[in-house]
Parts: sequence; C-alpha cells; structure tokens
Amino acid sequence: MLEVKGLSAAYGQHPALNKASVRVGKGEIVVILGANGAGKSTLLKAISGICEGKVTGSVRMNGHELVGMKPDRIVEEGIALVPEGRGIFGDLTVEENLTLGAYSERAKDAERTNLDRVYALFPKLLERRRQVARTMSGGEQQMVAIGRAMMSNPAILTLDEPSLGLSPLLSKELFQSLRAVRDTGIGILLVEQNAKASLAIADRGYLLENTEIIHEDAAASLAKDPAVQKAYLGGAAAKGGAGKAKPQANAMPAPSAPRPAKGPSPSDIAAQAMSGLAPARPAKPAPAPEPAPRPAPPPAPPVARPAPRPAPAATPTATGIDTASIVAKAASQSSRKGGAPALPPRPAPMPEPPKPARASQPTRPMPDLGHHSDRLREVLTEIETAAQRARDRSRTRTRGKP
Ligand SMILES: Nc1ncnc2c1ncn2[C@@H]1O[C@H](COP(=O)(O)OP(=O)(O)OP(=O)(O)O)[C@@H](O)[C@H]1O
Repeated sequence: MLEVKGLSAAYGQHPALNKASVRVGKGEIVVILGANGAGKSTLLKAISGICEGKVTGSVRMNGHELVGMKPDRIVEEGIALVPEGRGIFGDLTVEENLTLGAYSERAKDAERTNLDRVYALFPKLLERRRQVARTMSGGEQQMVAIGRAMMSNPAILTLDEPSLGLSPLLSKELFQSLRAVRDTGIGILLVEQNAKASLAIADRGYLLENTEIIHEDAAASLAKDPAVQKAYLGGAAAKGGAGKAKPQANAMPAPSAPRPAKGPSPSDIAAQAMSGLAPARPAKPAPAPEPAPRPAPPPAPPVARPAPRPAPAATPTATGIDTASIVAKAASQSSRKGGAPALPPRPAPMPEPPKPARASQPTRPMPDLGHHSDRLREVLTEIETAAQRARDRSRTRTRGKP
C-alpha cells in the first residue's frame, strides 16, 4: 500500500535521510527504531509532504507518486500523520478537535461513521467529548490526536513518538489502542523510542541509523536480536549501533545543522498537514510527564438554549457539528497565540447568509456571532436573560414606590 523507495532528505547541506526504503501494508504495524537525530521524524515528514528540507526519491501510495504533492493532497491519498507533540487545539473540545480531522474531501461524507469508530476505539473520548482538550491528561490528549488523524479516514497512519512524555501505564494503554487501530485494517508506521513496547505490538521493524535504514526484520526477530537489545532494549551500555548490515555503526546522531530559530515547529506543520489547521505551539517541547489521571471537570450548569439560528449553507455535517465554526475558532486560536503557520489552501467556508429580519427584536438586539460557537451564543443569551430579569425587577421596584 505505502511504498517508500530511495527517499532522501537534506536541510541545506545537511543530509538527514539517505535512500530510505520502507513499506507498510494494510493492517500492518511497522516500527522505525533509531537514535536521536537519525532521521526518523524527517522520514515521516517527507512521506507527508511537510519536510522543510529538499526531498528526493519516491513515496507511492497505492501506486500514486506522492513526492512533490501538497500535504493536503497527501491526506486525500489516505496518509495521516500524528505529529510529535500531538498538535491538538487546547481551547477546543474533544469533539471539535476530532471534527477538524474530517475536513478532507476523503472524509467528509463518512464523518459520522468515522466519529463512531473513534469513539468505539477510545470510549474515554466519548465520555469526555465536551471537555476542553487542554484539561485532558497527556494520554487522553494523545488519543485525541490519534482520533483526529483517524477522522481523515486514512489507510495509513504515521505516528511520531506517540508515547513521549507518557507514564508507563498510559504508554501501555496507548500501544493497546494502536493494536485496535491496526485491527480495523489501517496500516501504521510508527516512530518510537520505546523499542520494547513498540516491537511488542509491531509486525515488522526497520533500524534507522545516521540517516540510513541499516536493517529490516520481523518485529519478533528484532526483539530477540542481541545487537538490537544492546542498542535499543536497555542491554549493556550501547555505544555501537544495532542491526546486521552495519553492526559497528555509531548510534550517535550526525552533527546537526542549526534549526531555524523562528517559524512553526515540525509538529505544527505536521498538524497543519493533517487537518489543514495548526495551533501555535512553542518549538518542539517534550510534553510534560504524565500526572495522575484527572477527574472530569464538573458538568456545566444547564443553560437555556436559544432558538436555533439559521445555519450557514455549508456548515451542517453528518455529526450535526458546525465544522465551519470550529475551523474559524481553531484559526482564531492559532492567530491569537501567534506564530501558527498559514493555512494551506482549503475550500473556504461558505459566507454567512444574509441575516433574516427578526420579527420582534428584544430591547437590545443579539450581536451577530457569525462564526462563533453555539456555546458563546448560549452564554450571551444567558447574560441577556439575566439583564432582562434585572431590568424587570428594577421596574417593578420603581412602580411599587409611592
Ligand atoms: N528543520 C530542520 N532544519 C535543519 N536541520 C534539521 C531540521 N529538522 C531536522 N534537522 C536535522 O536533521 C537530522 C534528523 O532529524 P530528525 O528530527 O529527523 O531526527 P529524529 O531521528 O527524529 O530525532 P529525534 O528522535 O531526536 O526526534 C538531525 O540532525 C536534525 O538536527
């Protein structure tokens, strides 16, 4: 299904990947093991069309050449990336984050089915679907990131160090979830530092050292390979590399070219490629170690729902979620924080239809919330109602006075 052949990438004069060849079949988990700086993230970024460097070679998905294609076209071809650092929108709810993943043409019609599939795989996300993502635990946020990628209806899911920063318990849950994703028929290309856990769930693996794939084998064989054990599985202090092709290769990364000080982090760009939008994040921080799971915040008090406002023509979706609103909200979150990458060309949300004339206006007309969320409307309605009640009370008091 996914066939990478002789793929190379260089950042200026600095080679980061050298003629890598990798394949991933349907329903297969393939792991890439390698030391820091070996070129693992570069490989995933080059596959997704978001490598900042110069990429040569071939990446074929079901026979279609992807090198040179725009990232959003690559998503349409069925490849979704879960970037290092997750790249989810902290200010949006779980469900809003998930819905953003369904923005591609490929996924639009199957949004409800995909959402159900994600909730079936991650029941916790269903429980917490109205929770703001930044209040979720690290493990839950990682599930949101994977769920969002799955909303693009991918045939291949690529993940960059998904267990980074998670406690052993949450990592275990995560790897079990990946197995469940694989069992749905999705092929998984996984970059991981946690060699033991990833080899335990993988079908095959590759060793990437100093920009080159030096060995490929069944995961079970790799797990038993003394050189792999020494280098990646906590064997005796391993200065040397692993694998049969170049057992003497040094596992230390090649000296790196300086990364650009400004601009979006690779994870941001990856998030952009996946969903068409990306939140602003500081450059490549390791997520904080996982604290104990947090209880769900208390449910919000019930609010009086305002009469439904006519929805803009393009917004209704299978889930009933106003995607255009969520996109606008996510974009405003990105721009508020600054530094987010520009949005890639996407079908623009339909313009707001002309506002219908209101039959009887309240004392003060409701402001036009246009692209804002339903929740905001609810809060404003509440405020309006409270203000009206206060005015009525004060009028009653005034009338009662002699
Ligand atoms: N945007 C960039 N500009 C310049 N050099 C880069 C850039 N991104 C990566 N590199 C360099 O390319 C090499 C490979 O980096 P890459 O991030 O692919 O490694 P990695 O194997 O994923 O490492 P890690 O496990 O630490 O994330 C490194 O030497 C790195 O410094």
